[in-house]
Amino acid sequence: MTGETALELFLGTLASEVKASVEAMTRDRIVERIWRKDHTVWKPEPEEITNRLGWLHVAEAMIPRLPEVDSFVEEVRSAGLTQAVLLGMGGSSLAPEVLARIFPRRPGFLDLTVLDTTHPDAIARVRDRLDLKRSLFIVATKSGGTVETISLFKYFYNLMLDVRPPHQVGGHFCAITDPGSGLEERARSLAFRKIFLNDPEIGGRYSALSYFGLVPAALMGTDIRTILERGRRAAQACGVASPGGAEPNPGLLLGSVLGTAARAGRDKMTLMVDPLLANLADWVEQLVAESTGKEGRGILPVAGEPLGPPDVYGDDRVFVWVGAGKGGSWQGLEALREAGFPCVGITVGDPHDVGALFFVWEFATAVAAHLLGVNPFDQPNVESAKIQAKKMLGAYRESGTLPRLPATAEQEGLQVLGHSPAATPADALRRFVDHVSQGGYVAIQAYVPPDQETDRSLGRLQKTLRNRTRKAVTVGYGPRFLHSTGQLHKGDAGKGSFIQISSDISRDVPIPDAPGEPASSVTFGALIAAQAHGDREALLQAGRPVLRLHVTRKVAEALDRLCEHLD
Ligand SMILES: O=P(O)(O)OC[C@H]1O[C@H](O)[C@H](O)[C@@H](O)[C@@H]1O
Repeated sequence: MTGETALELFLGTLASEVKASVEAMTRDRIVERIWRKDHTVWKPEPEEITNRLGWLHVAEAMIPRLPEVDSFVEEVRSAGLTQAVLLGMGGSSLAPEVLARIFPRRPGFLDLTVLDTTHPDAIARVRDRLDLKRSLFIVATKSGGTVETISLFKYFYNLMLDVRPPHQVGGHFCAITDPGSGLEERARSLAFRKIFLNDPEIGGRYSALSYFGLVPAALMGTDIRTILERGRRAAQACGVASPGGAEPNPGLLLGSVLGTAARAGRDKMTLMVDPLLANLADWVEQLVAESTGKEGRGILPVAGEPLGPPDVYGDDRVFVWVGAGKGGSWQGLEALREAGFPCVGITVGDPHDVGALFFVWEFATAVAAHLLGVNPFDQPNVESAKIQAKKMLGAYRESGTLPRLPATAEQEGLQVLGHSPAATPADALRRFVDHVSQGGYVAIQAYVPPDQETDRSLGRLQKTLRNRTRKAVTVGYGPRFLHSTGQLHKGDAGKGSFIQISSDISRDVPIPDAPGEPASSVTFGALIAAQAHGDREALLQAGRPVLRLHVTRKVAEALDRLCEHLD
């Protein structure tokens, strides 16, 4: 079973509504119209729709380009480069990260690190691990102007100047970007080893099967031909107009369930992914949240929440399990099914079918967006946080300071910043989450260095809050989530309550004003602080409640202590 995506549906009370949605879409020839690139499937105007549908044919279109990717990989290997660092955010980094975690590096190929944070401690950690003379930096940005990506590029470019003469530095860089972007121009003038120009009609979160996903994977020796082929077959399956029968259309069915469930108030898509498919949930989260979370609507993907008994869930949930291979796919979900929760199981043959899953989820998201009446290809609310952060950085450049909220309660390395009547952080958190109303959710936004220990402690906090509130609780690292769930946080119906967690910086890192120039007027520490403040402002302006916590010691330890107080 390769390239085939099998769906099992247990819809409970949603069954008749899903059936009605599918019938309406069959009558309105939605599948055919998506393939014809008919923008009226989503909106009366074509802007940011007709020029965003290149992903429909990308699996096919990339096949003749694979020799170009192969020869680049060979060239890099012969140059003796052994480590690759991908600098990118959101749609430009999540698919490579999923592929890097699913497929181990093949001997003789490059070791890939994905850097999608501005936390100075995390950047310093990656820098300390690198043998710069053997490193390749992949600057991946569709727009060519994303502040995190460009700042990281400038930083590593200048580091390379310490170990290589200027005319050799470009040989340690490659770019993946749209034709005509600022990055293309810069990459040419700095003589990058290679510039991959992507199809500009593919948006970031739909770019997994384009150069953005494939080039970094190929550098690790991953079999990208098989992945693409599985994607191509999934695209064929999603071309079938009728949803049922001998050849069901998996994208149409999945999208029908998600869109219909959200319309019926079950807008928390709780996602469980087979460990064989690693962190695929992070990619799905960006795709679904950024595509549907706008105009007061949206589907909240809930990833990483440990499965609990039925009584910890409200009636706003739908569950999706994604598995590879046989066995175990419904473990733990039976109780939920019996309790009447709608559940969808998606099974593929083996991990290379991640290529098929990329396509099926993209198609399903486009279908769900049709049912919700939103444009799945724009991100109208992402800009608000960027504007606020820019404003703060502008002020910082002039005054040398950023706004800092006063600490109003403190215990065991954790502070509450800003007004709060609570005596301790645990108390403040309890008061905050106990106010979340029916149908609401809690989003933990952690502007801290990502690592396994912190993942574990954030997961513990997520579970503790979910069990206490019976509400959906999500976790995202900042600023990465700003390019993912950040759209939905500000664009949905205002259902979220936000817990921002920042941490002290042990060693700050300068951002050069320009590549090759020693001058630096801003550090990564100032950037991440401005991003957190900026998003807080944007959330408050959109009427969302925000609680701000700050860790002054080891993040995992402080969060563990907090959980003990909450238990
Ligand atoms: O690839 P880039 O242009 O750098 O964009 C990176 C990301 O940033 C933006 O904020 C968008 O919200 C994302 O959809 C996008 O994937």
